[in-house]
Amino acid sequence: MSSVNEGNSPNRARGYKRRRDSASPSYFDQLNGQAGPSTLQNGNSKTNSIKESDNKRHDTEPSDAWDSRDDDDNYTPYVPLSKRRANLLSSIHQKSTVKSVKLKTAAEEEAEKEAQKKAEEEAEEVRREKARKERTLLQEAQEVKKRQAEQAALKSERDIEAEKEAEILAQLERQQRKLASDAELAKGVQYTESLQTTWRPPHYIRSRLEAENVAIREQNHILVEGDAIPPPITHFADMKIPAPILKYLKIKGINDPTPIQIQGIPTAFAGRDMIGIAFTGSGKTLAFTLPAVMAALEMEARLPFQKGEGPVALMLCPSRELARQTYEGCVAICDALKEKGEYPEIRPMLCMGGVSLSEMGDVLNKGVHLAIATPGRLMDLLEKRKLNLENCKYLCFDEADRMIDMGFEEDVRTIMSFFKHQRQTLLFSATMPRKIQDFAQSSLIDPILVNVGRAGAANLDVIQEVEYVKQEAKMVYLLECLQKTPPPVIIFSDNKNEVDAQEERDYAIKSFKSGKKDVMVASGVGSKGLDFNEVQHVIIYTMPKEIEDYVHQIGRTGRSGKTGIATTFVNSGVQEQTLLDLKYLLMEAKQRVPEFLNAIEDPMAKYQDQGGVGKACPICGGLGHSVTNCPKLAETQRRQVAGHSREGAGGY
Ligand SMILES: Nc1ncnc2c1ncn2[C@@H]1O[C@H](COP(=O)(O)OP(=O)(O)OP(=O)(O)O)[C@@H](O)[C@H]1O
Repeated sequence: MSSVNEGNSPNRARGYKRRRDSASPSYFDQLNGQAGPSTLQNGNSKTNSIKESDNKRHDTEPSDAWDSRDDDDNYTPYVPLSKRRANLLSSIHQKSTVKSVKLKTAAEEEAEKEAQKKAEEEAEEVRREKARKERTLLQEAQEVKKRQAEQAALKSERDIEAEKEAEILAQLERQQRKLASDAELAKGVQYTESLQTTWRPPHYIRSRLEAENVAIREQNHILVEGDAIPPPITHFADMKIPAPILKYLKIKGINDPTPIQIQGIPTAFAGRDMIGIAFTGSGKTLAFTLPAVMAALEMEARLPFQKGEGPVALMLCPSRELARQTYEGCVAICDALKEKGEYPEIRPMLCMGGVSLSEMGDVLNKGVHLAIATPGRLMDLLEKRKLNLENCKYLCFDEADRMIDMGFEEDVRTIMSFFKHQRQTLLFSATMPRKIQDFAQSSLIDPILVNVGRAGAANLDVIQEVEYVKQEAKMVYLLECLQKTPPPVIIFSDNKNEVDAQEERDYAIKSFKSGKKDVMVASGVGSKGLDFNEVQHVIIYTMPKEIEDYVHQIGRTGRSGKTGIATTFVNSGVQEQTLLDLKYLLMEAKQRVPEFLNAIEDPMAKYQDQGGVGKACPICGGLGHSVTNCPKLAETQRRQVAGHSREGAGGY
């Protein structure tokens, strides 16, 4: 191409013609012939035609007439001498090369072919390697993309789940109103400070450094939340409890306070609102009955109670059996107190269905200090003005989650409306889920949360054994199971035909408590909070749907620091959801997880490392599901729809 341009330059063209005139024709013709194909890229034919016209022009026209005939057809490009020489040399060299190639031996040719083949193969390999690398990179990129897409999907799935949970919780929040009387709510009465009491910890405990208090709590696995938390006290003698009560505790084998008592009793003595959570059989009852007795004692010492007055303290229980048991505990303490006549008489009263007014009459005539009640009967007495809460300043909910659970709230609020003054409110349970804690906290005044172990966790003193037993084999296996330990044994079954009728319950419980009977068959409903003497073995014949119920049922053994066994029968009739809750509960308590439970896959496990599951359900405390598929919530809603919200609460 460059030589065509050179040829288009008039001066060069002119110079070329002049040189041609003077140069040897044979030599230049030769040069020109070589230069054509290598410089004009239009091909040989064009090169040839240029050569022909060039010759013609050279013969017929004067050298100075070139300008007027400078058309493309006749134009011959100029090739510089140096190039023409080089072209000539190259041509000569090519010819000699051809000669030498011809001289090569067949062997050499073979070797050359071989080398060429090898080179081609190597090139092919390089090409393949490159392709492989490119493919791998491509695949990698695709995998990364896929992973990202999966994560994004997972995230959005989790977000959707979280949104659903938030919506359900918000809805529940809207349904719940504060634990305050309607009058207080209507007047907007809000107490801002805790009740003041005269109780103070001994000086040497008050002068402890806060770091020492923290260390004591840590040693006893006590978690606390709240402001100005009273110090933990590790000896009953340091709690300023009257000597007759200390003596009584010793006789009962109660020498040192349990963790919930170490922190709970000083908190209650100090007049603070409180939520107490500790595992089954850990002594929660004493943590709230002792302060109730002390509050009554203080009031009575100031001004003795008369007919129609009282109670100072009200303890609400979700079942008759539990109310009776709590009442008996209070009676024992009060009896111990009055024994030597050093302290005034403190009178407890049991208010529940099945106890007649005439039975209560004696206490009512003298003035009541402590009322231990089920909500239904208490409302009845309050409405009939047989009892009033004008002087009541201590309110405790035992198994509080059950009491505040949806459906029971209205009764509680009705009872609250009979209070005339601020009171100290305490809530206790082994299984109080987060939702109830939050609700309660919002209703209490500057509350303190005392937590020993996770709410809803099983008592670690219970050895939990879970067996797969087909429905038809249950009875035979039950008889075998009864041989596992000496009595007493409790068998839990939810089937109403398998347990004693309601009217026989009192008798059954009394006979079992007194040791007259070795085995008691109970429904899950009445189990909460009941304290029987050293039950060796709990057999759960029918696995309850709600894991909270399971925790309470196995909790009838392994109490007060003793070890017990719980054997649970499960089979394909048990919902997978419940089995998952059970699996996680066993894992948490470091119990053996049977293979069939291990094999159950958790659809929520993918969220586990992201904090989705592993957290307890805020409605029931179960570890194997979220709010969106909480069996307790489903059951509560079913009951609400059916209008049977009170069903199953033995106390109503
Ligand atoms: N400090 C103590 N030392 C030894 N035994 C105790 C102590 N306090 C209470 N107990 C006994 O422990 C048993 C269980 O106590 P309690 O019934 O109060 O447990 P709980 O925590 O209320 O259990 P649940 O959650 O099942 O209702 C009772 O027999 C009680 O007398």
